Amino acid sequence: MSMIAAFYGGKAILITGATGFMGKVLMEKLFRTSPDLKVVYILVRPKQGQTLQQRVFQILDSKLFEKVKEVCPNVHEKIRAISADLNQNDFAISKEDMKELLSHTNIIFHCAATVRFDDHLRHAVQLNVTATQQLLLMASQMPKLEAFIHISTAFSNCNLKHIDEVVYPCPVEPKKIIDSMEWLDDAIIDEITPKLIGDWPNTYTYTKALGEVVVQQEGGNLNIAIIRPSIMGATWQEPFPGWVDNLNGPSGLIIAAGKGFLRSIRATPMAVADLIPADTVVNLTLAVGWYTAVHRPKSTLVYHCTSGNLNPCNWGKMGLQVLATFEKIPFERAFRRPNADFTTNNITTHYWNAVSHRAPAIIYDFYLRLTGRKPRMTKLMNRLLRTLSMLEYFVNRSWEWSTYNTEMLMSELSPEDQRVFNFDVRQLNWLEYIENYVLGVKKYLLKEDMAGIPEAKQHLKRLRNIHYLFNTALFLIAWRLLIARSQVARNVWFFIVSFCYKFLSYFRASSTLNV
Ligand SMILES: CCCCCCCCCCCCCCCCCCCCCCCCCCCCCC(=O)SCCNC(=O)CCNC(=O)[C@H](O)C(C)(C)COP(=O)(O)OP(=O)(O)OC[C@H]1O[C@@H](n2cnc3c(N)ncnc32)[C@H](O)[C@@H]1OP(=O)(O)O
Ligand SMILES: NC(=O)C1=CN([C@@H]2O[C@H](COP(=O)(O)OP(=O)(O)OC[C@H]3O[C@@H](n4cnc5c(N)ncnc54)[C@H](OP(=O)(O)O)[C@@H]3O)[C@@H](O)[C@H]2O)C=CC1
Repeated sequence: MSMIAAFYGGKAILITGATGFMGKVLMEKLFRTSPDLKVVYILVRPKQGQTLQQRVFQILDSKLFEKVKEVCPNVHEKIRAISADLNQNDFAISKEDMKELLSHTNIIFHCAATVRFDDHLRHAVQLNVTATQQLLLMASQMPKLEAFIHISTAFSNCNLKHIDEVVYPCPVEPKKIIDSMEWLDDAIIDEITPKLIGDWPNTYTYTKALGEVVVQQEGGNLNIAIIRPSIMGATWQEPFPGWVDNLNGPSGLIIAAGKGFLRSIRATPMAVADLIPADTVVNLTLAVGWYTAVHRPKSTLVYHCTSGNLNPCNWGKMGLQVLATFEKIPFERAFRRPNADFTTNNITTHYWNAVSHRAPAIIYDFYLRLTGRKPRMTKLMNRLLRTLSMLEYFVNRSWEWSTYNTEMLMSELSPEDQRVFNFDVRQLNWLEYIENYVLGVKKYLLKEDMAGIPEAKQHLKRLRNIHYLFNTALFLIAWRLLIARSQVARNVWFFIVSFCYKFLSYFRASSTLNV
């Protein structure tokens, strides 16, 4: 019997960010392994015209929860969606709901965050720092609370090269930042943002670092742990391989490459691609929840959930495997044949951006205009280039994360728990994982049917022929223009033609003699 699964039985668990990528995988695993848990409170905001209940039903109706419905048929009764907005005071939770949360909650998993790299500092601070502070305040009023698990990111200290499992201080105290956000206007915040974030690449990583400091400073007597996943990718094994539901991290780029939009990316092929499957993160999170509640470590432990030091893969290997998978499992209606490459300096990046990204987009938009349709490719390409420029920082560097606490925890688990809550990335086969990832992107993000693969392959063949035709025509035109203008080119041309003619004559003569 799994000790961790048994631990969550009968518990009241509060999850923030349950409607996000990690939150869904976390809920799924909790219900599948501990169907006898008491209740899962989720803080949800109404969104895109959907009520809370509609949002919950949409999650439960997805393929991700198919297995859960078998082992826990009354799952919908055990989820208690609480209307909350983490941007508001007291999260805008009603008095009755707050009372219930405070008196019942046993474990908190705080996953909610803004993960946008370009978010305005005020908003990023509100969600990643102030909301964490407020949640800690709530937690301190929960008499039955056993553990508070805060999800951060391995990149919260990406301004360092070697990162230990400790909370690093920030140059400006989080409290001062929170205070200043209250009275500074947006224009001034915009002006001081680069100075405040210093050598962090964006407001996301900076505010996640501030969030950790808040957790450490304001955790009081709570049993707290911090988990730092690196780049969360599709699921590895559970509940099935390849599940993914948003465009963050590599997923958006896999689509862009598979559809033929992405032709080049400024990345260092040998840099470590520190991806970590979402189910691995969730298994570690649940194990940490159990360990923190049962063993009550004296200080706040930080756990790195990374792959680089135990089972490294680099961007070169990853990129090649992604491209190889497109050969077997192409995406439908590609714009061009998938054929991306890495560039390593600014000049080649600008060159390929102009030739391979912008020029085809302009030509295609011209074609759309000619045929009476609305041009859209240039806009899409500009967005892609903006995304690439934001991700560049992370694909041109390698970091070393120590994993002592994570390895210690692994050794504390029973063999059964090591199997059920496996977070040992040494067992991960990258090539297989990446293939399943691409397949998952096709099925769950693009919602494409496997039956469409033969047609997708045909489409790619047509694109290849168009590509060859286009290149040949382009070459002939360029050559014709060159011949018209340059005596040297004319001489070369006559030399080639006479050489071919002589070769053919010789070949014909010798084959006649043979007869
Ligand atoms: C040795 C020899 C070697 C040879 C090798 C040859 C091989 C060739 C290589 C081939 C390449 C093949 C494929 C590539 C696969 C691997 C490439 C790897 C790159 C991976 C990089 C990962 C880096 C991640 C770093 C993570 C660090 C921190 C991790 C975390 O803690 S948190 C999670 C990370 N957060 C994010 O990822 C969020 C990023 N997103 C944003 O910040 C924003 O969305 C934005 C990118 C700034 C865009 O903002 P906008 O306002 O412009 O847009 P909006 O968000 O409103 O969306 C608009 C539309 O765009 C879509 N979209 C959103 N995000 C993405 C995305 N990431 N990619 C693509 N598209 C995206 C969105 O859906 C909207 O679409 P619409 O609804 O249709 O309008
Ligand atoms: N994805 C990754 O690669 C990595 C993620 N992480 C961390 O993991 C955690 C989960 O990330 P992930 O699941 O990918 O993120 P998502 O963007 O998928 O999910 C974010 C969640 O936060 C919720 N949320 C955002 N704003 C509010 C608000 N104002 N009120 C209530 N809820 C809100 C969202 O709700 P809604 O659905 O309503 O928008 C959503 O449920 C984050 O803390 C992130 O920093 C760490 C490393 C890597």
